[in-house]
Parts: sequence; C-alpha cells; structure tokens
Amino acid sequence: MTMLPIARRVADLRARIADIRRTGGTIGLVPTMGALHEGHLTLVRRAKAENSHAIATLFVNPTQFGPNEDLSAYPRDEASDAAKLTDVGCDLLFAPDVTEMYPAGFTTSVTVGGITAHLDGVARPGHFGGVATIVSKLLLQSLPDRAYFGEKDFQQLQVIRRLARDLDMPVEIVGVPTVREADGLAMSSRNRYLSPAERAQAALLPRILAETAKQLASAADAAPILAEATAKLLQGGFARVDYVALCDETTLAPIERAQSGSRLFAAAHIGRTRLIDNWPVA
Ligand SMILES: Nc1ncnc2c1ncn2[C@@H]1O[C@H](COP(=O)(O)OP(=O)(O)OP(=O)(O)O)[C@@H](O)[C@H]1O
Ligand SMILES: CC(C)(CO)[C@@H](O)C(=O)[O-]
Ligand code: BAL
Repeated sequence: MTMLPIARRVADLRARIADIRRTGGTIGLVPTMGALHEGHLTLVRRAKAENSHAIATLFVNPTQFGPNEDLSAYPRDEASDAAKLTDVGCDLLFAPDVTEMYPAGFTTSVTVGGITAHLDGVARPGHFGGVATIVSKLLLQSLPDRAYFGEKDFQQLQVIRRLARDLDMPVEIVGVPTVREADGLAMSSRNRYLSPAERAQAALLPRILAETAKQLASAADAAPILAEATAKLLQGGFARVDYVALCDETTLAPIERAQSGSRLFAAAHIGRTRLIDNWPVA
C-alpha cells in the first residue's frame, strides 16, 4: 500500500485540492490534533464514504491550550498517524508547522459568542477562541464540501456549526457519534495519559452519565441529581469535577429540567488527566 501524501504548506494543500476539483472530486475534511484512535478513524471513514476524497489535518494548535494545560505533553506520533490514515483510505494529510499556521504578524482571532459562555468556555478560558480561529483557517484553506467533527467534543461541534453559519462558509458541518471503548469510556487521545488504575476508574464517567441521564428524563428539578452525580464521581476516584450540567444542546445554556433537545455534559479530572463526555437526555 502506498503511503498517503503529506502537505506541509497551505499552497501545496490548495494545489492538490485544485487537482481534485478539476476532475470533479468532492472533499471531506477531518481536522485532528493527531495521536489518532478509532474515533478519528471513524470520522475519516465517514468522510471517505460521503466524498470522493478524504483529507485529514494534523496540527496541535497552541492557541487553544491554556498556560497550565498539556500543550508540551500532548502526544505526537505523525508516522503512526500517517500509517493509520493510509489504512482507512485517507487521500491526503495536511500537517503544517506552527509558523505556517501563525506566521509572524498574525493578529486575527475568531470569537463565537453565546455558546461559549458555558461549560468548557468557562472552564478553559480562551479555548474556543483558539478552536474557532484554527478551524476557520482550516476550512478556508481547504474549502471542503463537508467537514467532520466528533460529538465527544459536543460543545466544540456546536461552536463550529455556529461559526460556519454566521460567516457563511460554504461547508456542511457533519457531527459524528462518539466512539467508545468496550467499557463505555469515550475514546480520546488524552486517555493514554491514564495509569492502569486510573483507566479502570475512568469508566465510571460514562456509567454515571448514563444513569444520571435516565433519572433526569423524569425529574422536575435537575439540581439535586446533578449534585449527586458529582459526588459519585468524587467518591469514585475523580480528583476534581469541573461540571456536571444539563444544558440545551443548541445554545449550551444550563436548564432546570429535561426537555426536548437537552443533553448532559461533564468534565472531570482523574489524576492529571481531564476527561469530558456527554449524553443525550430523552
Ligand atoms: N471518541 C470519539 N468519537 C468520535 N469522534 C471523536 C472521538 N474522539 C475525538 N473525536 C473527534 O476527533 C476530532 C479530533 O479530535 P482530537 O484530535 O482533539 O482528538 P481527541 O481524542 O478528542 O483528543 P483529546 O484527548 O485531546 O480531546 C474532533 O472532531 C473530535 O471530536
Ligand atoms: C478541531 C480541532 C482539530 C482544532 O484544533 C481540535 O480542537 C480537535 O482535535 O478537536
Ligand atoms: N478535543 C478537543 C481539543 C482540545 O481538547 O483541545
């Protein structure tokens, strides 16, 4: 099997996309930060199934990490990522360096309001500004027909939907259901930080979310149920809980009781690893 081509420069990416367009091809884009797992590969397979060409991007975007977050520790293994992408039929990898994406003199940032006033927008100040800016760049650099994002990062998906709509980007944003390990833990590049004991404890997060979502579906007041879920996470070995919240899945605003389109969101720390997950509430 031939290894997939890798573009390092925006000009090279655009030249290769122009070739695809000349022959009438369509493009599905899958932005990632690498350290690929089955969640990412599911996005690429979907992109390939719905477009003639699938393009993945690999860029650990410094502007979406806070000063005390894991930018320098973030797992990087481009050779292994490229091999996995080749196996699932990806056609091109765009893997720029930081100076290609943020050249000297770069001063623009994209801010999405409303949705970002909640959950990770509060827990990770500045995070969604970094995400919105880099995703805007990736979408404008490649102008794909469709771009694929995972529901594991549900708030991020809604931020990207909002920005594409508000800025009239001619791209369909496609959300893909969360891919989970056998015990329910959402796949995440950060899971590789977990020690074996932490990994075993981490499965409590989806279990509590599933149980709590069921209780919320028929409860008049979410607050005590959310407080109990937080307590169970802390008892189960989580060191800190940033939030367990019932929110409207479009605006991400907290709501007092379940209604149509509500979703349960959680972010919690186990050891030095921060995990997020979310669950629909029927
Ligand atoms: N388990 C999963 N199921 C579906 N999509 C996923 C899953 N994990 C990540 N993705 C999606 O893959 C894309 C790239 O995500 P990213 O490279 O940050 O991986 P990640 O595993 O979420 O990493 P991290 O641990 O840093 O959050 C995003 O759209 C993200 O939502
Ligand atoms: C969308 C993204 C690639 C932007 O850096 C990142 O936030 C991610 O991997 O989810
Ligand atoms: N998976 C979303 C990217 C981040 O946590 O920075």
